[in-house]
Amino acid sequence: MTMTDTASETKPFQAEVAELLNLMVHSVYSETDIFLRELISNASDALDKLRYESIAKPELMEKGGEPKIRIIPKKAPDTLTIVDNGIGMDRQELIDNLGTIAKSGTKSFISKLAETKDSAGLIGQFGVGFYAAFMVADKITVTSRRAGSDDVWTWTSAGGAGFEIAPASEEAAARVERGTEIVLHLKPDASKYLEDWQIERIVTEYSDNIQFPILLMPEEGEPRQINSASALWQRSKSELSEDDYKQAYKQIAGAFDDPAMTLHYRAEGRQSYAVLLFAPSTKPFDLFEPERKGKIKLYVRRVFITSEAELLPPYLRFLRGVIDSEDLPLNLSREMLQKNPQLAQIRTAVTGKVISELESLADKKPEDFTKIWDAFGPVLKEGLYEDFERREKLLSLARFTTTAGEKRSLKQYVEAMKENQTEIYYLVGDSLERLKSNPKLESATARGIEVLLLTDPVDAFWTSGQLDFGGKPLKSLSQGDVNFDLIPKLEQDQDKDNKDEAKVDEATVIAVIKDALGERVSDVKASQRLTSSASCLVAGGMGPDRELEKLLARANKGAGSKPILEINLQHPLVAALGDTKTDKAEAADLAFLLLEQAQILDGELPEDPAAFASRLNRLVLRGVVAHG
Ligand SMILES: Nc1ncnc2c1ncn2[C@@H]1O[C@H](COP(=O)(O)OP(=O)(O)OP(=O)(O)O)[C@@H](O)[C@H]1O
Repeated sequence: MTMTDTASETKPFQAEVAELLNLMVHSVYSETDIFLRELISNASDALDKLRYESIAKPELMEKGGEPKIRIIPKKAPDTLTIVDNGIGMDRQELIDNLGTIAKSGTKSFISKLAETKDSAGLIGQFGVGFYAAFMVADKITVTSRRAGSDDVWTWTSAGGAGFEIAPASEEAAARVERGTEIVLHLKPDASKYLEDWQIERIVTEYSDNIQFPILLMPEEGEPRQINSASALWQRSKSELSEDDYKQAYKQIAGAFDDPAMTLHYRAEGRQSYAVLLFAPSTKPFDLFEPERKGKIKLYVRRVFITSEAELLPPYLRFLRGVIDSEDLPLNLSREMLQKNPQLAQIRTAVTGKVISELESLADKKPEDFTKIWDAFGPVLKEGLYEDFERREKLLSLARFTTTAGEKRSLKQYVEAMKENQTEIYYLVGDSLERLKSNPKLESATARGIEVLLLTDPVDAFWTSGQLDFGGKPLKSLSQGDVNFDLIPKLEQDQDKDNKDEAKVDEATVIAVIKDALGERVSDVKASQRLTSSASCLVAGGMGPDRELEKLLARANKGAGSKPILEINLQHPLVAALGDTKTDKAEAADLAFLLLEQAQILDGELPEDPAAFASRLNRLVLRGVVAHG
């Protein structure tokens, strides 16, 4: 051992941890109970890890007894001790694991925590885990021995700025044969956690499904097991109540909400495995982390193997739960997981089952399905371009805000289609308000044609494939030509039409605009989309949609192909362009105005805002003078 390996040292917490502890200590959380759940959950993870590592190294199990978790309350001094004989931590692991938070998104989480009232909910989503203990303790001593090691280390902290790490005393080292002992020196107002019944209450509520025995070691009387320690997913559905499932969800997922969907079944046949999956009813904070990793836990014959097996495709990453296989080898290395053909088969089968469960939920319990769609719709939509095979099914699950209402399915859309309407129309944009006022909707609205209004970032991507639903192609109102000739306008709009009819020479107007705008647009066309606005911009028929173009251009990934300017021949501004009395300079100003207006309506800035302003001023002044 080197000097640093034996000396005791004081180390600072990572800045985020210090900030988090400060919040924990000084805020009044109503849900302090969760500290025990977090510590038991860590102990259970440590026992899982030991069980997994001991498959390859059985000697790790030699010292330290059968896997279990003990809870030891002691009055005078007020300490609550949680002990596990799991994998344990060496010196470096104590420093790394209990001094930092490795998770991404920590900073933003902490600032959210500082603002919100529902801190317990957030803590659950983020899993501040171990640090939750500082809600009830003013000092914590952790003594740990990594399984199979001779070294035992003690980590001590009173919160604040840092912690101390030192070799364990002889007495402590003798006590901890394997695993971790956590001694909480309780704050005066937390002494209720020394009552046996309180401990039992919390364990029953939060940790009953922990697979290892949890023993309460009362100051008086015999130790007793206070959880049922069964793998719930192995039990039959008929034995289990809704509450059992809710509790299992909270414990497995470390969640506070109730599940919006529960899927529990056993597959038999070529392979047998048990599946217990839950869809949360609220969105976790890290749903859109770039890793897009799932968290389903893989067990093999009740032994936890990993939560990194990616047992579901990324677009189902919001599901939580367990898959427990009877057939996979126990010594399946984590590296082999991606290549294992049996696992691939499980993946496909379970994915199919999840989708059909979502379908039946949408059918039988639409309110529950809506909760899932509201929270995870944007994630499920990723499947529309990633899972070709299930695209049609996912499309029928999708719910949309449209010009006709909210939560509309494509089935409803198709049923409400106008006579002679052959396509499903949509418009992609940043916000609903802006989409609703987008001129590209005008002609469709005048005909009572429903349009999907798509505002999730993912919408620009999945719509870029050639999609159809029930044989009806999806068509962007911001791309290519639209033809509404066969669909009559609603009555009130027909009147307007006749009144405003202006006689304009299409070819002349288009030539004037093309001449003025030159390379700025790829083409100028008479529009079928507009009724009251003067102009709009659309993408060509072949390339990507305008919105995708914009996204790609922002990420510097697209060539940013030139848009087509569509003009409304019935608009007076356009008519003015065809008027022989309009001089060339004025016509150029008007042509630019048509382009720049359309850009602004799409949420963009004109290329040269200063030139735009002076052009506009010139036109206004001319109008004022002419009328003055
Ligand atoms: N009893 C324990 N035995 C072994 N390692 C532990 C124990 N408690 C904590 N650890 C280690 O400390 C790490 C940090 O624990 P913490 O509870 O803060 O977060 P976590 O468990 O990783 O995350 P989450 O709480 O979201 O599950 C754990 O990942 C684990 O490696």
